[in-house]
Amino acid sequence: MLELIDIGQTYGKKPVLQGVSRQFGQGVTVITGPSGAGKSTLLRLCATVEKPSSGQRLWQGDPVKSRVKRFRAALGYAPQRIDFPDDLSGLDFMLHVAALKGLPLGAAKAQANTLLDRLGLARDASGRIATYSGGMRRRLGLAQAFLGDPQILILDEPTAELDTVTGGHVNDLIFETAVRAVVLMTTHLQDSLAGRTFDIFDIQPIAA
Ligand SMILES: Nc1ncnc2c1ncn2[C@@H]1O[C@H](COP(=O)(O)OP(=O)(O)OP(=O)(O)O)[C@@H](O)[C@H]1O
Repeated sequence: MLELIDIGQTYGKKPVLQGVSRQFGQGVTVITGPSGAGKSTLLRLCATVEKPSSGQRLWQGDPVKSRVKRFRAALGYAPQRIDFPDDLSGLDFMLHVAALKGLPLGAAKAQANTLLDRLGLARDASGRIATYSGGMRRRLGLAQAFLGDPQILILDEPTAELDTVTGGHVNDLIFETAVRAVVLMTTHLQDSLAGRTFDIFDIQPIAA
């Protein structure tokens, strides 16, 4: 379980999040709220990419900051945009991320190939990322998040810019993973989740 206690985030003098408290258990929670409410900010704080200005993040009851290495080993995170090393192939990029996560090479190769296949990148796995389309880059950015069977998966707009069929495959993978993981995600395409079971955590902009 991931727990946020009275989380606040301020950029300069601008408060973006204030008093956010919530427990996230196994399964999918979709973070909703109007543009600018702080959804991506909340995901970055949960993914330990940023530190909150105030409040606490707990993972399995322990402060995340005291066990950050352990937390990150259990984490898969796909932000909206990744600056890829364009000279690597998609497969080499996956293996690089897998190595950072501490996966043995054999398991890394097997998982990377399975994920690339499921996200429709198998044929292009050995092609340079420089040659990938925008949609292929998005799918690669998502694929890396699933490496290492994450216990916590954080996805910012995972199906944005994908066609309906590919978006459906991505949602299948997300909900399969959510059977054994805490999944937090944003999406402007909530209709595409019709028929699936998930929680909603709605956040609203702080009144000026
Ligand atoms: N690093 C930063 N420095 C300064 N302001 C920031 C920073 N990151 C986000 N903000 C501001 O925080 C607010 C919340 O941004 P955020 O991207 O989290 O919103 P969001 O709910 O995800 O929006 P959207 O639905 O449009 O993606 C915005 O006003 C944004 O300009």
